[in-house]
Amino acid sequence: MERLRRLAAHFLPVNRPKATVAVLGAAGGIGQPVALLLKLNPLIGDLRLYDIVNTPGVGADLSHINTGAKVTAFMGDAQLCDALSGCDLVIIPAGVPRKPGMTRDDLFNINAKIVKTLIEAVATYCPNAWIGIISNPVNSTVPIAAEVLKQKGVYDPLKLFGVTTLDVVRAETFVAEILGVDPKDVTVPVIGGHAGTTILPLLSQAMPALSLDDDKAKALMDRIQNAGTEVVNAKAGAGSATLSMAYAASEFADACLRALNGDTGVVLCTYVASNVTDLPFFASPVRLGKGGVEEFLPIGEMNKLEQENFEEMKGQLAINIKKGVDFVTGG
Ligand SMILES: NC(=O)C1=CN([C@@H]2O[C@H](COP(=O)(O)OP(=O)(O)OC[C@H]3O[C@@H](n4cnc5c(N)ncnc54)[C@H](O)[C@@H]3O)[C@@H](O)[C@H]2O)C=CC1
Ligand SMILES: O=C([O-])CC(=O)C(=O)O
Repeated sequence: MERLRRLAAHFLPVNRPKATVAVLGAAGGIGQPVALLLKLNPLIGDLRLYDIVNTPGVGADLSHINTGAKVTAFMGDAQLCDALSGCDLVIIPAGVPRKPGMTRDDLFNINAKIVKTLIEAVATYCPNAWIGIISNPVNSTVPIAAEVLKQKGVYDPLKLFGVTTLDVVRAETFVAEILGVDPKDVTVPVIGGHAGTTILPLLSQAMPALSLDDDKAKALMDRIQNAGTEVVNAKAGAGSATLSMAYAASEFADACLRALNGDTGVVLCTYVASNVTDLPFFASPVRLGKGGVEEFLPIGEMNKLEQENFEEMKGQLAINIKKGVDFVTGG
C-alpha cells in the first residue's frame, strides 16, 4: 500500500494542470535566480519573465534548460498585457534595493510607484491571479496593492501575499546552527511584518525546542530582525539579499502552486490582510487552499520577550500600513 502511495505521488504531478506564473522584475538580482528556480518547478507549464530591461537575454538563457516550463520574455509597458494574461500566480520583485545606511522605508518613494503601476496591470489582465509581493517596503507595498485592487473592483484579500518567507528561512537556519541539526528539521514561526522589530521570530515555539537564556534569545532575535541589513552591509553598496531571497520566493511560489493544485496541509507564514490582531495586515502562519488563505492558524503563546516586542512593533507596523494606504487613496 505504502509503495502504491509513493508511486502515485511520483506520477501525480505529471497529470496535474501546469500553472502559468509571471515574474515582474525578472532581470534583477532576485528576478534572475528566482526565474531559474521556477524553471525547475514541475508544477509550472508557462513561465513569463517581465522587466523594463534585459529580459530577452535572461529568457533565451533560461529557455535552454531541459525542464518542462516554457519560458517567454516580455519587456516594457507594451508587453505587460501579454506577460500577465492568463497568469495563475504573479511574483513581484520589481523595485530598487537598499544600500548601507538605508531603511526599507527609504525605498518607499520609488517602489510604491512601481508596485502601484504593476498591480494596476495585474488587476486588468489577470484579476484572479494570486500575487506575491517581494518589493520593499513590504509592510507598505502590500497595503498599496490591496488599495489598487479595491479601486479596480477585483480585490481578493485571500490571494494577496507579502512574501516574508526569507525571515522564516533565516530563523530556521540560525536556530539549526545553534542546535547542530539539519535546517530542514527545524520550524520557527515568524510573525508581524518585514522590517526591523516588526519581524518577530517566535523562538519560544521553535521545533525542536531551543533553550536559551534571555540575553542569547534577545541576541538571536536581533540577528534575525537585522539579517537583511547584515547582507546589505556585506554587499557594501551592491544591493541586498538576492540568492537567499530567490530561494525563499521559490519556496513561497511552490507552496502557492501546491495549494492551487488541491494539496492539503500547505502552511506558511506570510503577510496578509488579517483579523489575527487589530492591525489590518499581519504576517502569521496560514493554511492555503485552492482559493488562497483558507485558515489563519493561532499565533500561540508568546514569552515575555516576544510579547514586549509584539507590543512595541504594533505602532510601527500601523504607520507603515497607513503610509501605503494613503499613497493610493490620497488620505
Ligand atoms: N521581501 C523580502 O524578503 C525581500 C525583498 N527585497 C526587495 O526586492 C526588491 C528587488 O531587489 P533586487 O532584485 O535585489 O533589485 P534589482 O535592482 O537587482 O532588480 C530589480 C529589478 O526590477 C526591475 N524594475 C524596475 N522597475 C520595474 C517596473 N516598473 N516593472 C518591472 N520591472 C521593474 C529593474 O529593471 C530590475 O531588473 C527590492 O525592493 C528589495 O528591497 C529584497 C530581499 C528580500
Ligand atoms: O534588507 C533588505 O533591504 C532586503 C530584505 O528585505 C531582506 O533581505 O530581508
